[in-house]
Amino acid sequence: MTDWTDPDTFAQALEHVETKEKGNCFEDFEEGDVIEHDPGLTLTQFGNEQWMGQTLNHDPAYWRSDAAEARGFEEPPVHPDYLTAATLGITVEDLSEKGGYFLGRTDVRFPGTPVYTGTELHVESEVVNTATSSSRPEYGIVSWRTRGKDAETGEVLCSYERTNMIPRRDPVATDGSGAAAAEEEDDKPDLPEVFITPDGGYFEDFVAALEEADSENAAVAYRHERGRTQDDVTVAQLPLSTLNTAKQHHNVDVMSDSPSGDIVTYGDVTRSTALGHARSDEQTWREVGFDDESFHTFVAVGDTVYAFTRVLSAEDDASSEQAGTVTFEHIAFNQDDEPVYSGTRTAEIQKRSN
Ligand SMILES: CC(C)(COP(=O)(O)OP(=O)(O)OC[C@H]1O[C@@H](n2cnc3c(N)ncnc32)[C@H](O)[C@@H]1OP(=O)(O)O)[C@@H](O)C(=O)NCCC(=O)NCCSC(=O)C[C@](C)(O)C(=O)O
Repeated sequence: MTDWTDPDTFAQALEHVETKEKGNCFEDFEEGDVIEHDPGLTLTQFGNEQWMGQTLNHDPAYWRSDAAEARGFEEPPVHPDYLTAATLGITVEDLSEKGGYFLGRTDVRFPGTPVYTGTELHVESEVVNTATSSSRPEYGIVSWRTRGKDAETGEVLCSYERTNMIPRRDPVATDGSGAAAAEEEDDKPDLPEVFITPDGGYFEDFVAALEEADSENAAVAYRHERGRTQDDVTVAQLPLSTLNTAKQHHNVDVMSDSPSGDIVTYGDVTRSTALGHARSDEQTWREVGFDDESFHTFVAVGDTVYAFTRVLSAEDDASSEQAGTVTFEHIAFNQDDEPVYSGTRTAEIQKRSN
């Protein structure tokens, strides 16, 4: 009788059987397709606190009831970064489990916030664009508009547009124009002479720093001291806790043969960690939204995520008189000073007068 567990026999069996595949290839997506994602998630206090704790998002309003009340919340709410990561995590099985790199995201908004723990999330996505990659024949580029809804009321809690590289079933010929165009780019740096750091983290501090920068060849730009070295918890555990099944984060065997050679940090962990560093140096009131987010290179176990902030504008038009609106560009970078993430963020920042 054949012993299927004999190593030689088993190796032959593995060679002959088909693999029941997971996920979709580029060819499976057509513009206009709407995908209802089957996985759902209850946004629990444990999930929320685990995400915030590990990414250094320690704003007391998300941890303590008295601090939450002082900020106009009924109780400590679900953090917008966890809500965003959970909304995206649920979509991975259908959209990007095949192994595409998360390139970027824009128009991240929270129409239904604040959201409280116990809310069940139901997520759907629409294919908004499919494109050939001119530099990588084995991939296409797909963008989806995703909406995370309260499963009970249907209210949209988080929405965004995300873009990934997605493996093709059949590679196509490319003209290489992307790489050629990149080489032609004039990349001479054009940095200002003076870099100004706000005196504090209140709205008035950002206004004052921008006024100072306006009078000379200067920018309001500074780095944050904290760093967070990536470990098994941030790389594998946090994405799995959002039901993100991308092999990039938990299958060392497959990833050893990929460009990174190793499992990599979920893009939402990288950006949330950098944002946590930035928020620790400001008095956040509410998160408004995120745009033009890009992931420039991989972050892996052992890499350390730091943050750099540029203040772009400050307007006295927030939803509450106790705050003003500030727009930032945040850049996450690693121990070799390489940018790994960048994006703009609009947030309401508390006024000192309160
Ligand atoms: C992917 C790598 C290797 C390509 O690096 P490269 O130097 O070869 O390429 P590039 O020139 O920067 O870009 C390649 C192509 O992508 C396009 N592109 C680039 N950015 C955008 C964007 N925002 N929107 C639209 N298109 C974009 C770009 O225009 C270009 O098009 P082309 O082939 O036609 O010339 C490199 O950029 C890299 O390593 N990036 C980091 C990726 C990463 O680590 N992402 C986060 C972790 S993966 C993840 O979280 C997974 C997730 C969430 O679980 C899940 O989706 O399932």
